[in-house]
Amino acid sequence: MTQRPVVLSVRGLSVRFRMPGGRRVAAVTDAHFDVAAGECLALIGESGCGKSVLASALLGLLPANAQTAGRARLGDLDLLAADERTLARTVRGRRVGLVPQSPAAHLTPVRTVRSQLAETVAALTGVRGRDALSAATRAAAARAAFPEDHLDRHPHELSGGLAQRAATALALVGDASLLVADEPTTGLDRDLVDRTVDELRRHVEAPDDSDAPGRALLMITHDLEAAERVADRIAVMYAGRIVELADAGAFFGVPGPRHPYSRGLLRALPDRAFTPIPGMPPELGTLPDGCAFAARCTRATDACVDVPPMTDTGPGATAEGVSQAPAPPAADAVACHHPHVSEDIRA
Ligand SMILES: Nc1ncnc2c1ncn2[C@@H]1O[C@H](COP(=O)(O)OP(=O)(O)OP(=O)(O)O)[C@@H](O)[C@H]1O
Ligand code: NI
Repeated sequence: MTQRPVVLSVRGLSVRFRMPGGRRVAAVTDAHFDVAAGECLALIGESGCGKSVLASALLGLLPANAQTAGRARLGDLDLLAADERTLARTVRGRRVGLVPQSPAAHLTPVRTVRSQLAETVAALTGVRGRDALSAATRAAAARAAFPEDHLDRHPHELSGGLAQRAATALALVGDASLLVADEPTTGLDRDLVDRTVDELRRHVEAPDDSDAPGRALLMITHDLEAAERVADRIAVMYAGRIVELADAGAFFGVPGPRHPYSRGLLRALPDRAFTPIPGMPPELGTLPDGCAFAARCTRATDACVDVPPMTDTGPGATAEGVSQAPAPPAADAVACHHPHVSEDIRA
């Protein structure tokens, strides 16, 4: 996995919102991760932990009161440093495709899905001529399982699930090297969830005839079943920080997650212990010092007054299961003073 060329490389990404009265919201703090060609990284975590803000930062779609730090390299381009003209002309849709979290809000209300899709196909592909464009538009809809007999509807005439599929179809048109899908399966029933995530997966696996290193998928989701189905790797976010990076097989199977929060997320699933994590995440405007999860964590000790560094848990780690994470970030890492180790598997 890690031998494949890196498509997206994020280092020290932080986002702060300046609020009235000088207050600051620490929406994303010091995120480090890579996504390789052919790979799907699923970003999971409770509502409000900063997932969508991270996605918006990558697309240059943050509001004016946001300040960013760090780097996010896509090939030769730093997405965080790019100016709006570059982002609008060469990045959004072409190099980075977005399936937005609120698709209805991103579709143009006064135009049919067919006309929006056709315009995008004409702008982003070489297809020309009425018949060819019409066929390519239908093919683009079919890729996201958007029904052909609904193409002439306006966004307000679509259910949430159909609007979602229209947005997915639009995001796939440009064959972008990075696809960012923010909750791409909200409002879909299980069968369509599977079809949608499989299509996103096919997109990153499809052969790429350009010189680019390949395609990668960053999928934000609440749906852990969908994450398990398509992700190669999992990133767990809590209170603005990525607290665990893990191979998806190890995360959902054996040895399971390392971070107590990640374990809590899995234990909350109906087909597992169905036991929610007690308490609530902290407000990102008033984060506690130290580990933000400590107040909810059964393993917390005095050590947790210090923010735990992201620490390598991969095959190269030491006998204790940990060693300081090198740069570039380890593929498997956890930010916890008391992570679960392999012996805790049945705990
Ligand atoms: N424009 C803004 N100004 C101030 N705070 C903001 C702004 N946009 C987002 N936030 C805050 O940033 C935090 C992270 O929000 P974000 O939308 O990224 O969460 P999320 O993990 O995507 O949640 P969900 O799963 O519900 O979509 C939230 O506390 C939110 O209130
Ligand atoms: Ni979100």
